[in-house]
Amino acid sequence: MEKQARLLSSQLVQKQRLVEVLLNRSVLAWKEIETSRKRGSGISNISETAGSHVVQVCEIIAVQQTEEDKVNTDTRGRKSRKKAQQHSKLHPHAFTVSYVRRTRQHRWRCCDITFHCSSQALSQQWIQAINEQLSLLSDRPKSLLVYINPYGGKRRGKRIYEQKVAPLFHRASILADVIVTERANHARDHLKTEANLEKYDGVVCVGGDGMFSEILHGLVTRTQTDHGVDQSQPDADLVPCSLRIGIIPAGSTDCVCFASVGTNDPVTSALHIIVGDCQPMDVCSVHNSNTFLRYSVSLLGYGFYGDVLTDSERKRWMGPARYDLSGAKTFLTHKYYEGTVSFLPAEDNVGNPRDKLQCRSGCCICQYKPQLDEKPCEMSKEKSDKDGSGRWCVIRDKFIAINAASMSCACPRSPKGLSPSAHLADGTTDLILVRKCSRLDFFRHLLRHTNKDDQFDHSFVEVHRVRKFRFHPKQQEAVSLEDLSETNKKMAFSPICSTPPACNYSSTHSSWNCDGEILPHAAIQVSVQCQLIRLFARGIEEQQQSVCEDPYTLAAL
Ligand SMILES: Nc1ncnc2c1ncn2[C@@H]1O[C@H](COP(=O)(O)OP(=O)(O)OP(=O)(O)O)[C@@H](O)[C@H]1O
Ligand SMILES: CCCCCCCCCCCCC/C=C/[C@@H](O)[C@H](CO)NC(=O)CCCCC
Ligand SMILES: [Ca+2]
Repeated sequence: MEKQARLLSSQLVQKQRLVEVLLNRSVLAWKEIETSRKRGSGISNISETAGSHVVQVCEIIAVQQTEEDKVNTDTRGRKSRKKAQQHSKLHPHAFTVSYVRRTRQHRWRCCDITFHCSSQALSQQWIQAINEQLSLLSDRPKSLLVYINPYGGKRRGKRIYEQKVAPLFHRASILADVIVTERANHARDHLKTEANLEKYDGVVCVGGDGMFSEILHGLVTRTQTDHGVDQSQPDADLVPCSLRIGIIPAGSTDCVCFASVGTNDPVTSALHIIVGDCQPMDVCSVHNSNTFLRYSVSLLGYGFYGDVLTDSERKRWMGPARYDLSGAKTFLTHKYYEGTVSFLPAEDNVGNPRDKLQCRSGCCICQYKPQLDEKPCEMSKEKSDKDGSGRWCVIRDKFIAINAASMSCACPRSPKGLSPSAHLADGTTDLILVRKCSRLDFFRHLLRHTNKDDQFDHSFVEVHRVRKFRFHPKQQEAVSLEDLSETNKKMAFSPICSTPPACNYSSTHSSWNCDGEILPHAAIQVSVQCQLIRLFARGIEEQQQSVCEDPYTLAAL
């Protein structure tokens, strides 16, 4: 630990116990004085550590004078209340520090601790010293523009914001202008043209992935317009957005939040916004020839996930359960689609989708930025195409699913995601090709989205880490696996769909599921724009190591 000058240290009272409290530039630490005396009498240093606490200054939410009536109700029970009253006579002034406490599964909570002081002057000195340190944290937002989708997920967005988020923003002295959307694309259009963005340090969306996508489109388009960049050109150099985006999860999948924070919990997300976290993120631009279609940050899925989405849009009234029903229905129909996938592989030094280097807070793969003169690796001759570049790979086949995961796509339904080792900000997307296979094999593959087994370890699945890709569907009549008698015989799991008429189709084309929105074109070209946006997040934190040494002593040294 780097040695820091002590800014303030005093003996104060906390819950009837005398504690030594110290503040330096990086931590606020306190330790029971009685406990340290017991130590000399032979009590193990585990209780010594148990009585010793450290909070990083960057994880303090706020400090404030404790209201007088709360000073005397700091404890429960008659005995302790009596003792507390004695203490509060001697220490009638108090201040309360609110800080981040980590709980299970990457959740954060806001915790309060009250210190009692012998004089008003001492209490004020502490409040001022802590506030001075907080004011040096320049990454923290002071003013936010908040959009709430009142109809996302289980329609709880407004309540979640009012009950769980607004009180925390208020405590952290963050000013928030709130817009409750009145129609789809309200937030996107407002950001594109109307919003006075100079007033704000960030934009917050309360909703699901669809709502996040609106904010993404509004902000990216506005940034390009302000800088005179034409986003309809597939090779345009897009300008990164300066405002960070916060996501308060209130949707059905909340995959962007889950994959960048590790949980879909509104309080955790609010705290990441307050402490001013910053997580850069890749954005895929999707074009059809020179027509801009959409941006994507999580899943671009053709075939299975496109069909699930198309079916589920008709069942929006069901809320999050629509995906389960449409997922089961699409699985039973078991369609495949013919087409050509071309892709530009990424260099070897960004890892590969089958390694175990998962993207975590401070990820080293995402730190790496390719140099301008660095070219993606050469592919084998027989795989390379004939378009002159020699680096594009071309695969023409029948696919049940084509999925491009620009991040892991972890979500409550799939805790490790569609590509567990995909990275948030490495400038690549993991292209997963699921070729025509039996229904049983596809079931096995899908099942692995929900457990720890390797979903790429199947002969009919291949995965590539790519910087760009294209897809062209084959133009022909509809094909159902059940229509092909030869395939039918080979199928090991046909009883689930034993009625052939249910398996006839009128279309050879699926649709692209672009972060939960349906794309109108099957033929697309996709290019990953490295770190085009930034979130109020820090990536998924590794589980914390237990500290063996006394943290107070470490801070005081
Ligand atoms: N006021 C509104 N009325 C109707 N639709 C809206 C409104 N505001 C936003 N929308 C649209 O609602 C759609 C779904 O919203 P959202 O993403 O918040 O929830 P979800 O679809 O349940 O969750 P997920 O996208 O995580 O599956 C979005 O595409 C968004 O454009
Ligand atoms: C037989 C057991 C089968 C179990 C299969 C479960 C697999 C679940 C994988 C979920 C992957 C979600 C990827 C994220 C996509 C989001 O951009 C998008 C917008 O929210 N969500 C969906 O399209 C919603 C897609 C929901 C699909 C079910
Ligand atoms: Ca990526």
